[in-house]
Amino acid sequence: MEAEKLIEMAIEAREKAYVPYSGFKVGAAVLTKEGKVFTGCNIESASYSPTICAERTAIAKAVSEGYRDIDTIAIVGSLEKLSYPCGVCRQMIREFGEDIKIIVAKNAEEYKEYTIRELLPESFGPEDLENE
Ligand SMILES: O=c1ccn([C@H]2C[C@H](O)[C@@H](CO)O2)c(=O)[nH]1
Ligand SMILES: [Zn+2]
Repeated sequence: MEAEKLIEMAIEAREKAYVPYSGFKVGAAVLTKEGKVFTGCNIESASYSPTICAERTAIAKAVSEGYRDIDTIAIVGSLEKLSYPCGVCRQMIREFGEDIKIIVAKNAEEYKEYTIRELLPESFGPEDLENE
């Protein structure tokens, strides 16, 4: 699937964001290696800390449906400037592989592509928990 299509799906998910406190909508679209797409939006809470980011909503949907082989995740926050994934989301993405591609987009034409390895270098991951 092309980056443009995945970004459009993230923009569509962004419209579903539940953001009564920040007003900051974010949408994400996870593409699995099988070619399936799971989208997500951010969901806030009156007690603030339960808030979940769009990226983790999309990952939770994919993993809970049995799809852990993540190829790419497209993220759209601000439409004016690129919005990068927060540290918590970077760690959660990294859980499923260091080569996962991250598309950070303002729209389907203006985006940058990274790997999670670039956005979270020298990371801690599942392999580090193996007993010596
Ligand atoms: O990677 C991020 C960073 C922030 N947010 C959301 C959380 C909160 O609802 C709003 C403002 O931080 O943006 C995301 O969805 N993804
Ligand atoms: Zn986040």
